[in-house]
Amino acid sequence: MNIIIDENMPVAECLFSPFGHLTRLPGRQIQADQLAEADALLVRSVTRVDERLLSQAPRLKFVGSATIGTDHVDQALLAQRGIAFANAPGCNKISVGEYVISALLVLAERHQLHLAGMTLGVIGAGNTGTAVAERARALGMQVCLCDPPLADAGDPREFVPYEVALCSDVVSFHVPLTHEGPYATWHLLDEAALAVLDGEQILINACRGDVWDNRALLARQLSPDPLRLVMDVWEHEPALLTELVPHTELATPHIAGYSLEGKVRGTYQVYEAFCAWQGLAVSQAFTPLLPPPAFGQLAVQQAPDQDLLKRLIHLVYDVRRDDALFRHGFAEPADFDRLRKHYPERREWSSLRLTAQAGCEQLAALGFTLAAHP
Ligand SMILES: NC(=O)C1=CN([C@@H]2O[C@H](COP(=O)(O)OP(=O)(O)OC[C@H]3O[C@@H](n4cnc5c(N)ncnc54)[C@H](O)[C@@H]3O)[C@@H](O)[C@H]2O)C=CC1
Ligand SMILES: O=C(O)C(=O)[C@H](O)COP(=O)(O)O
Repeated sequence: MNIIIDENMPVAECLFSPFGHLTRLPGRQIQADQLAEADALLVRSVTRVDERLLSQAPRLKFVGSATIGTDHVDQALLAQRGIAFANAPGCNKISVGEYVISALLVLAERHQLHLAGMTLGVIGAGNTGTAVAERARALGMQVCLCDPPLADAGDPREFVPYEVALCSDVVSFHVPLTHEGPYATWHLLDEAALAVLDGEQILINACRGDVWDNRALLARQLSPDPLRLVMDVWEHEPALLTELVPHTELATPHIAGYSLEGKVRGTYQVYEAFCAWQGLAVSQAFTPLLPPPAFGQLAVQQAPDQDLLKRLIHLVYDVRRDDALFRHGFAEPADFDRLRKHYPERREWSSLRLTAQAGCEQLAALGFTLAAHP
């Protein structure tokens, strides 16, 4: 079997080499003629799997994407051609949750905000939105969820309309990019939505760049009442509207989901789907694929306040590292992909083992690994 794989999929050799011959290619540059002999194609979000790419792929029978998002894949076309498809739902939801909380702690410090009691509107209450909501609640934030598709489908959680969620102190977007239908998300944050926001509000986009109208946003940022923006994703990546970057509080190159665990989980979920498609049992375990965490064990002596939480969280991952790398390293579109390809290793909070006494349950709710105090 010939398998074409995006070169940025960790642990792919180990998981897929038993199935056949692997060819690793830069995802954004995979060409139709390179699929002439391919039986399976494993991609990430930067490969558009469409009519053009599949025009010379007579043998292709399986496409996997090691991502949550699927807007880069023409799934109707795959179904029509009898090509199986699998993505990796939820694979990097923890990573996105941790990115958003790190960003909130940075902005809280910068603007002297106390997160407990502040309101957070989560737009899209699926895997990543829920991961953000759970962590924000553990910090004492008042969370409201906006998800019309789930509300209409009878999800028992309480939901608010978009207009209500937009009034929150922090509004964080976690929707898929869709262009059609009653719930289309393209330019969900447009000029009209921007007009109701005030300059004290924090807006976070860690889903897809095109969900925000970046030109309208730039106009707002150049006005006397700019917003506090955290942007991980951008319209037209990697050729983004560079003028916007200096008008953000935090700017990163689409790495919210790039914890090592999140990326390895993405490959692993595609491997599981591939095994199922082949009618084979999964023979490799997930945990041994991860290196041991570089952290020792820490003892927490008291119920943590916001400052101690920030220090613990930023011991493992501080979004300012990625913001600095982006601001200094991004000048042209090729830099966007270079920064992503050479992303420094980042672990999830669970990799920091804490011993804590009673009263520190909040640490477990945030996702740290807790052992009882000796
Ligand atoms: N920046 C990054 O590195 C990452 C970005 N993403 C992006 O985030 C998106 C969301 O991820 P998940 O939460 O895991 O997906 P999910 O499918 O679990 O949840 C998405 C939720 O959005 C809701 N939704 C759809 N249209 C909506 C609308 N108009 N208004 C409000 N809610 C709406 C859906 O009902 C669903 O509950 C992905 O599709 C992907 O594009 C995902 C992972 C990492
Ligand atoms: O999972 C998703 O959806 C994402 O946005 C990925 O984290 C993006 O990573 P790449 O596939 O672009 O490497």
